[in-house]
Amino acid sequence: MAITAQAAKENGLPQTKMPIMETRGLVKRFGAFIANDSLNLTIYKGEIHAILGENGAGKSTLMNMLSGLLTPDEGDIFYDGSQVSFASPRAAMEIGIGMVHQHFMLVPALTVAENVVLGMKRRTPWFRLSQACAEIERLSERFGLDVDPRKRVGELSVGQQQRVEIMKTLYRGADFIIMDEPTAVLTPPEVEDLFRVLHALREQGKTIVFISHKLQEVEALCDRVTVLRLGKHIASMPMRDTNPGELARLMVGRDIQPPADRKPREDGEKLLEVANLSAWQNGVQVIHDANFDLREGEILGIAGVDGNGQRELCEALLGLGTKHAGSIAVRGRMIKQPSPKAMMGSGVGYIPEDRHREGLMLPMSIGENLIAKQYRQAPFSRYRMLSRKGIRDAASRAVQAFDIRTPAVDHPAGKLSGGNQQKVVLARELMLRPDILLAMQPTRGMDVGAAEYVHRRLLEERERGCGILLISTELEEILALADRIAVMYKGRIVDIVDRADADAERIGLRMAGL
Ligand SMILES: Nc1ncnc2c1ncn2[C@@H]1O[C@H](COP(=O)(O)OP(=O)(O)OP(=O)(O)O)[C@@H](O)[C@H]1O
Repeated sequence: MAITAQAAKENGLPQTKMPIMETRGLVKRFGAFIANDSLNLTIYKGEIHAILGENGAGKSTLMNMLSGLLTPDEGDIFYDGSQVSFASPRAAMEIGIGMVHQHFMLVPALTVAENVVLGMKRRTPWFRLSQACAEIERLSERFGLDVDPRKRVGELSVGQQQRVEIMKTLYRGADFIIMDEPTAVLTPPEVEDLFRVLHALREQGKTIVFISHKLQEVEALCDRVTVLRLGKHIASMPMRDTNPGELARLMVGRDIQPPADRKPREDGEKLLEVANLSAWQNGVQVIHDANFDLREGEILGIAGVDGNGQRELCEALLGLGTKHAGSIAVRGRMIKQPSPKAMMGSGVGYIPEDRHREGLMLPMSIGENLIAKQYRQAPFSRYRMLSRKGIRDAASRAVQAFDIRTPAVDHPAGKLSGGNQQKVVLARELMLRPDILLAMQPTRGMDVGAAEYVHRRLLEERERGCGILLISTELEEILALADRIAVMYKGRIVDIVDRADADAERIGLRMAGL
């Protein structure tokens, strides 16, 4: 097919904007389930194009087809004027299409240059790593990536590792780079750095596809936006013609409400008391003398830039692989040897940050994951045998209550979309009706509708009397939900304020260590 400037004209774009990627009637099915339904999409050369949609809307499926990870069941893909089909990601890369995944694919023990060249085929016999280093330095300079080819990847921050992933695509000659929720793992300054890099890439003619749930970021960064819903194409438009509110409506088919005003907290019983808690990991002190308590019916928000000890605090509370000093008491009872089992036995639920690594057993079904913490009890076990019916019924109820988008209730958790996996973790923890809930980044990777739902559920748990430690790097989320706000900086709790006395500026300054 000859791609002309006609499409650009029809879309009100300057004719210099030529389509680089077009899909026609693209379909992807998983069994009877249609994940992408006849998608017609145009992406123009040199633009940053956002793909938005609810969890499970089909964004990753589409991108996996464009980058050669999945083969379409029907429809055509045109790239730079020619019809293409890819047998593998390498085939897509050979014509200039690269993808930066959310979960990095780097080997920490190797250097940046070694990681960049790893897996590339047909290296000439006279290839030297020093040539790769020189080329990486040249690309780094050109696009402002600031990566040192000789550094070991294990020594790099998350933001730097992501830039190594971008480098991998550039080194292989990518002109079209797909980024799957790239900001989900970044701190605010790292997001700014990434945006600078993406602007530099765009200025030099590269095309970026940006998948995100953060509508403010999409507004700040992207030129055009496409919305998918239930596998279908809903709209594509220039960002300047729309706004985050309209995009949220297009994504979920209704208005998004901010959390309702709630009753002020009454001073309930102290559920959790943490005194002089310090923790060490690999001989390094990661928590310094933390003191706080959590009461019945209270949400204590822990604000902070990612990587300031929030994960380590949770791990210390759960006795996960850390040496600690100080005391932890639940309902006045000292926990001498904290462990996940001891804490669970004391009514503590835990929503981990990384559900791939800690949260779920990916090959097992939704139901099996849901009952993982109570499989010995009725109705999930009878006469020491698992009850398939009990497990299936629990899964059906959770799928309905938590709006888990899945083709079937016995679907493996690993095949759910990222946001829906998070809903399974949340359902599992809330089914246990915990007295205390440690919630780490509970809405990370969730669409605006699902995040609204989680916020409502957390507030309902608070009403029930549950004490919630809400750890989030999203200050807006903390300000919307917390009764009191603690700020963590470099492993210390540097401030605790009542929500009524908290303002975003003060907390922002404390988060920056000021
Ligand atoms: N390999 C697979 N087998 C079966 N079903 C799948 C598979 N991959 C995806 N799906 C289903 O296809 C649908 C679309 O998933 P996809 O990952 O594309 O959604 P998404 O829009 O990227 O969601 P999220 O924002 O949560 O990442 C989901 O319902 C998912 O369960």
